Amino acid sequence: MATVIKSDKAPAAAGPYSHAIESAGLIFTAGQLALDPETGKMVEGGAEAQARQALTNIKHVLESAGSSMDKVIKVTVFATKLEYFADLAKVYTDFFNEPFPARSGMEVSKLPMDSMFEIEVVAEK
Ligand SMILES: CC(=[NH2+])C(=O)[O-]
Repeated sequence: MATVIKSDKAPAAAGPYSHAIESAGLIFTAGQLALDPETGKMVEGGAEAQARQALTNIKHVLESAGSSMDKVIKVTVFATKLEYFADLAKVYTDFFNEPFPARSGMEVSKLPMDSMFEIEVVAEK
C-alpha cells in the first residue's frame, strides 16, 4: 500500500504531485526545487544557496515521513549546468555522511521555475 506524505515545512508542490510516497518500507520523494517554503520563491544567492535549499526541503520531507537524511540510499541531482556540482559539493556533507548514498547527477536544459537544481531521493523509513 502506498502512503502519501505531505510536509508543512516544505514548499507547496509546484504541480500535481505529492511531496513523497511511502511504499514497501521506502520513501520516494518528489524532486525538490530551491524554493523557500515561507515565500514560495526561489532562494537568492546562487548555486550553493540553491543546493542548500533543495536539500533542506528534502530533509523536511523525509522528517515528515518519519525518515531522515542518514537513511537515504539514493540521490538523483538535476542541475542546469554541470559546473553547479562544485557548488553542491560545498554543502553536500552538511547533509550526508560516509558511507554516502548512491547518486546520479546530470545536466538538464531547464528546470521548473528556473531552479538551478532539482533533487530527489529514495530513503529507508
Ligand atoms: C518540481 C517537481 N517535482 C515537478 O515534478 O515539477
